[in-house]
Amino acid sequence: MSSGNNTISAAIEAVGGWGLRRLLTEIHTVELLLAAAIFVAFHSLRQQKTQGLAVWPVVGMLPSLVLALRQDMYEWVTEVLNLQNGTFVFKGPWFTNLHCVVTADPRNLEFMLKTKFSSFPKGEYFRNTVRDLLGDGIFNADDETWRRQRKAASLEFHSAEFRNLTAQSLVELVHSRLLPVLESSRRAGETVDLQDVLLRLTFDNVSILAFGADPGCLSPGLPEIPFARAFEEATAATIVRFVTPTGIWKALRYLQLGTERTLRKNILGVDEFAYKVISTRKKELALESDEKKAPRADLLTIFMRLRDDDGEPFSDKFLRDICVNFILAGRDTSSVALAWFFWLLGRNPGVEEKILAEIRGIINDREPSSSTAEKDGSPLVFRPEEVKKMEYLQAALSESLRLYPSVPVDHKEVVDDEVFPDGTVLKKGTKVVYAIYTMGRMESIWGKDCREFKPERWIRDGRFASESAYKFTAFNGGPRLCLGKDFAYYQMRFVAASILLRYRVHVVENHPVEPKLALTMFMKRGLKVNLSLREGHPN
Ligand code: HEM
Repeated sequence: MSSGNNTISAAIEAVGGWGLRRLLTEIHTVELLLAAAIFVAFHSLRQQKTQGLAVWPVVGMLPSLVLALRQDMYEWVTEVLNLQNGTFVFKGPWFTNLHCVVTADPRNLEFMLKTKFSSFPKGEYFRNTVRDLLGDGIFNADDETWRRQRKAASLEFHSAEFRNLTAQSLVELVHSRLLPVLESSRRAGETVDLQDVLLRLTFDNVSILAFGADPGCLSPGLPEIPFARAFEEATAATIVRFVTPTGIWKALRYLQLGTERTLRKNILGVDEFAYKVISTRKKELALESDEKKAPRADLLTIFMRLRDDDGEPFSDKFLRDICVNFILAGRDTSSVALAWFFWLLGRNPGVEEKILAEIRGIINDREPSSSTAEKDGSPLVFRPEEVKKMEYLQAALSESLRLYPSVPVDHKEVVDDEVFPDGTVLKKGTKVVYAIYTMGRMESIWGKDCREFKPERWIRDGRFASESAYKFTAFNGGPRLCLGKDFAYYQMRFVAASILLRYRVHVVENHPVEPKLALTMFMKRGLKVNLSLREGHPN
């Protein structure tokens, strides 16, 4: 019996000892894991000081990015860049394409956009991601394909015919469409989304310049236009690709699922419009005799008359790409800029007064004989030479673009190993993001008052003075400077002056205004306004 008891206690001891040992081992393991976790967390968080953000094993800086999505992303980037003296390296999760260098340093911008221009193309990654929508158009092209289009389009943009077309189309769109739409909402006492109205205006305008065809988005009742809708949805679906691992969106495209299905459907919608216009134009041009050249100055007609390197006409697909790219470039950039401008004016009535004083002064300078057509009842239309004189308005628009650039971030991909002037080492293939929004809000660039809306900072000796394109990057810089810059300023001045002279724009109280996270800086919920007639307004 006793030997049996001994055996049991020996067994219990053996089991208990083993259990104890196991327990001790487990406690050790837990302790070790805990210690390792604390060390990793501590180390990751400590890196925040040197690298701007915590760097976690495997996922890199992704957690900080995900948390930032819940706040104003642009402000978050600005904060990090300010802490890091203008440049930081974003370390994405392993095996993803999220690694990049983010910079807001004007020296780096000049190096990338001008000095070493050919080392910093748009790159394979960008081209492959947007190719389905943009094809080989200027926005998506590098090297020779880009150079050829840039040269031809540049000649066109500076031609007298094109300038006439832009001026005429604006007069027509503003006086026959924009002002009547605004007037009818004023009369009805209705709130209007000014951003939406302006988007419609610039969509019609750029379609006229690119295709020589007016889709009619800005019409009474603000109708939905299939081409415009397809274009918008196709752009939105393309943007989704940038935040989806390449393998996944390619699989979805192959299987025709989700956003890839939406993209295909909407690209077909865009193509339907484009190819119809191309074939109609071809027929029209074929009917014209050689002596009586068509007076058309739209891009489509210009490129139809050109020949490629082999002396052949451009293919329909290439013509489609050219036009679609111009629409993308000029469709919403100036309208969102105007929306932010009107919002800023609402908060800075002193600036609005100065703009009005300038425009009224310009009208008063008209020859008495030609002083407005008001006497015979026709509307007051600004003339090109008057629009050019609106220098304070130009300063206010530039100031608005400094704070709310239509393209808030842009990117390049480096093709050789390079070193930025600030010492950042770039390995071949690195993606570089330049934070245009941040650049407008850096004390090191604009001084202590960088967050204030002060058009005066653009005025020297009473005249508008432009800034270096590497400091004020809203229109990009170097050889890829925005081709539509002069036109955009003209368009914005014409539209802003025509509205301000007639209406007071009241932003609806408590209407939430914040930027949307997109390639263009839309206001997330539009700009809801009410209009009232300005005292002494003309027709
Ligand atoms: C406020 C208005 C505008 C702003 C802020 C703006 C800004 C920009 C920016 C930042 C780029 C460089 C994009 C890149 O390469 O990634 C660009 C390029 C371009 N913009 Fe604009 N843009 C405006 C209006 C327009 C308009 C109205 C047009 C045409 C009618 C236009 C035509 C172009 C073209 C064709 C390019 C490509 C140039 C090239 O790659 O060589 N832009 N613009």
